[in-house]
Amino acid sequence: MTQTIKVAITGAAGKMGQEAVRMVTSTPHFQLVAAIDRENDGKLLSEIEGMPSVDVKMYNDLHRAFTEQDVDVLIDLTNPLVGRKHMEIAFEHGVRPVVGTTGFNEKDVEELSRIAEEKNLGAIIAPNFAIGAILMMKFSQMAARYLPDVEIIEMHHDKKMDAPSGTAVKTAQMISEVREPKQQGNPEEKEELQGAKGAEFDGMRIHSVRLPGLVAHQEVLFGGIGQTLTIRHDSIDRTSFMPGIRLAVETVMKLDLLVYGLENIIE
Ligand SMILES: NC(=O)C1=CN([C@@H]2O[C@H](COP(=O)(O)OP(=O)(O)OC[C@H]3O[C@@H](n4cnc5c(N)ncnc54)[C@H](OP(=O)(O)O)[C@@H]3O)[C@@H](O)[C@H]2O)C=CC1
Ligand SMILES: O=C(O)C1=N[C@H](C(=O)O)C[C@H](O)C1
Repeated sequence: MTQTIKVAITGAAGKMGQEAVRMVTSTPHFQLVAAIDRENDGKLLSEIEGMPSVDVKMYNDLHRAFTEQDVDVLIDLTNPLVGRKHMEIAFEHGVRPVVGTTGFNEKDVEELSRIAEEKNLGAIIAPNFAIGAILMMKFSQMAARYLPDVEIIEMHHDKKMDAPSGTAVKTAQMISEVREPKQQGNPEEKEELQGAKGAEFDGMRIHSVRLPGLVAHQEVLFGGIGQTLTIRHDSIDRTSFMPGIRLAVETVMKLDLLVYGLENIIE
């Protein structure tokens, strides 16, 4: 028989959080036991417009949620300022975090990995939970072995707090693992308007576009002699991220260390 996994969600009232609430409450072997957001402390989820009619208690304090409820996994979908704190609180309470929040730097990931190891607790941080985005990153890594001149263009809705996106950074990191070190473009080029060339990552460039109407999109452009290659992924709806989050919640229960990137659990 499949074990029921008890889940809490931070950022439950946000765009991703609401989608995650729907996913968790409609997954038979998951049980939503707490929803955390700053506004609705003490209410039930069923009292909030647009939320499923489940009697799950809402909290504005994660420590209190973990003290009152028995929680196996925390799904964090907040922002980089509080996401790390939420992970630390989860570790303190012996809860395994599954984190979609982006904006963590390499030092954050290293330090959080150390805590997970000390506590012997599984954790997953995935900058993108959509399978198509994982394939885009993997195909880009494959292409970069042969075409080392790369520009990444990520495009998101205009409410996004971090730039570049977590996906763009992860893509650049994965490409860097295989790409011959190279400073792209003309070494004598002058940037006449600051920022025109985008952000620099190991000699590659990342450009962030923010517009209403967009959800989450990325193109990875490769240039070679007499040819270009474009690899593109579009999330046109936030449901695209939910199968990946579901898989991460199931997988984190079997881990005793931190895994960074969904590609490392879908092999
Ligand atoms: N890994 C992936 O596949 C994906 C990751 N993301 C990432 O998920 C995160 C959330 O995105 P999105 O849902 O669009 O953002 P929203 O702004 O819609 O939601 C953010 C949530 O975080 C909560 N929050 C903000 N500050 C605090 C705080 N100080 N304490 C507690 N909660 C807080 C907000 O709560 P309140 O209502 O109280 O303000 C809100 O519910 C982002 O980092 C985004 O990049 C997004 C899509 C996919
Ligand atoms: O904020 C978003 O919306 C998204 N954030 C993630 C990121 O920064 O890469 C994942 C996806 O692109 C949507």
